[in-house]
Amino acid sequence: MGKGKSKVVCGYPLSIFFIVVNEFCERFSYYGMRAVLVLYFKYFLRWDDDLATSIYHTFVALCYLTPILGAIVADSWLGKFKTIIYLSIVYAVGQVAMAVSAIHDITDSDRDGTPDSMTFHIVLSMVGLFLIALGTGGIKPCVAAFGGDQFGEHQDRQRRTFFSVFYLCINGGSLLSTIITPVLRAQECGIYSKQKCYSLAFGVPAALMVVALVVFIIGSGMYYKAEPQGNIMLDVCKCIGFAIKNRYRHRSKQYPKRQHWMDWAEEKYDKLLIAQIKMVLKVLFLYIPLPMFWTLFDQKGSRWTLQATTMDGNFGALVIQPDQMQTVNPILILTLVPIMDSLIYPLIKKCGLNFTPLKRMTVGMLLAAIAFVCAALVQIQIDVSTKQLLHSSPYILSGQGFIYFKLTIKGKANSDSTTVHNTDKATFTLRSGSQSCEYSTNFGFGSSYTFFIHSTLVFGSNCQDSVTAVEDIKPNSVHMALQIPQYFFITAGEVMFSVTGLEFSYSQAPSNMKAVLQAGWLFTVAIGNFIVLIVAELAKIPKQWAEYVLFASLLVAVCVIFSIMAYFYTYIDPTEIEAQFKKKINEDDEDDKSKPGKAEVEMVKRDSIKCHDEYDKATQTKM
Ligand SMILES: CC(C)C[C@H](NC(=O)CN)C(=O)O
Repeated sequence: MGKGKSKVVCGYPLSIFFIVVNEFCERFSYYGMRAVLVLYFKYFLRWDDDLATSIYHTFVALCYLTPILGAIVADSWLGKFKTIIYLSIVYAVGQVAMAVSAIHDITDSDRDGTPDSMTFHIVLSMVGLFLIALGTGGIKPCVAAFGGDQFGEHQDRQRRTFFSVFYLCINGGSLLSTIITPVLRAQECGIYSKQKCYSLAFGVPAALMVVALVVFIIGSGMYYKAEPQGNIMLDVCKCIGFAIKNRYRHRSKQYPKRQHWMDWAEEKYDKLLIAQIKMVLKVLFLYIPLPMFWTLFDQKGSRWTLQATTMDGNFGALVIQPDQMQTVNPILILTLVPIMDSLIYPLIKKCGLNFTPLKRMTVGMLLAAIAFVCAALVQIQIDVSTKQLLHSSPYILSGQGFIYFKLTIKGKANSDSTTVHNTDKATFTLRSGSQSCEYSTNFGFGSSYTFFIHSTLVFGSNCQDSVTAVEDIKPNSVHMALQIPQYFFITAGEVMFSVTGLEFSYSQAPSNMKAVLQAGWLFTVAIGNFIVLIVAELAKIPKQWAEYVLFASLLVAVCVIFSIMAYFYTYIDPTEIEAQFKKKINEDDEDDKSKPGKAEVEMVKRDSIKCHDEYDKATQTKM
């Protein structure tokens, strides 16, 4: 049985249907908007690459810092349900602000197609992004934990499946939106003049966020809504502070040692709270090495995409753009999660191996390191095969009766006048006054040519013989398909690390701190992103393949540390521990009533021994 008033369908509370649909729409909204954001900065707000990149990363980092805020509000004040509703409204307003900020006609009073007051668009979009970061980050730890709350104590298996399905929905939403919003952006729209339609590319995610909110509200009557339990974060901080102070005060040898430094808070704080803090601290300690995984993982969107720009994206009928390679990740997630859940994990279990969550996460880290070794191998191949500048054509041929122009064939989404975006035959028209002629040639992906037009050119229908094409940079010969192995390994790593970590964070958290631990988990993503910025700034390794190897080595080192920490971790059942504590506290209350006047110091000592026994009993299983 689930915990809410929800019907049970195939062993699952019906209420979780609304939660997973909500997550699907929300992730569609988030990833759809994010997919076109850098291009919006660059081509609509007219920012340079550096500014666009920094603001983009600051926004992403903010999205993973705000979960802490959302978790505090949910756990200590509003509860998860209300927090999700209120912050979803903030989120939807932010998305609408983004869509409005991208309507060029609003300030285009001279109707020339460009906004007249860029300040208006910049301010509105920054406000929009701030609200989105607050909304998406704020609800993130609440939605997963709220979903987990819907399951009863004996529904561990169903809850695990829920977290897998939840992850599938994240990636289903992300896959669809990263395909759709770039297409919407490429459309032309406008009232007075037609421009690239960023407003539509932001408008559809805004609409999906409204749908997410409506779906969540429809399920309202079915949810189990755990009550918030006071300002838990403040209590936690005060309790830890008191334990440290009390320990310091009693540092002399005449005072007997206590089993755990948190036990020094026993004089003032509830034993249940102390036990809960111990549980959280144990998990948070284990989180310390985790950001390194995200450091590698999030380079899909940066380094790997840049690597793809130097590769051949011609898949026959389909020419793949470098940024489109990122869709391989959600595609593989949608394939791998069911395979892992229904085939690989049961098979490992059948072989008698206990593949615990922490072991899965360790393997996930190793797979991510392997992905970076693959990326390094691909990079070496690219370096060997390409980009020898054959010669500098203008230098060699200048002053010999030619005029020339240079042409670069890129794999990018936007063009200047001398950039061609595919590998098809291109035709140029050469004009002089009313005379013209045509020249056609084939191009390779990523190549660069200089065209020399003979001064003896005679205009006619064809000027093929009067133009000489010189290849300055060879076409990219290493195919983008070679990136698939690295995507495969990083995604397999993600399934083992991230899907497992999400469930682990929920299952090991005390009932009143579930959202806090989800936020702690997401905080590791934010730190991972900061590490990318720091390493990229500091290391400045000239060879890209060497940087990949450095990151792989760092992750392997961190992975060894993590596996040692994980070996000493004992799994707990927070519900059982809490129940035992509550029972014991009730018994003690009864005891106190019947034996008044008992020395308080003795009581504290005895209670402490009992509590330790119960805590120890409940923490048996190792890594
Ligand atoms: C980084 C997030 C914790 C995980 C997740 N992303 C993906 O699943 C991408 N494959 C998300 O919640 O967006």
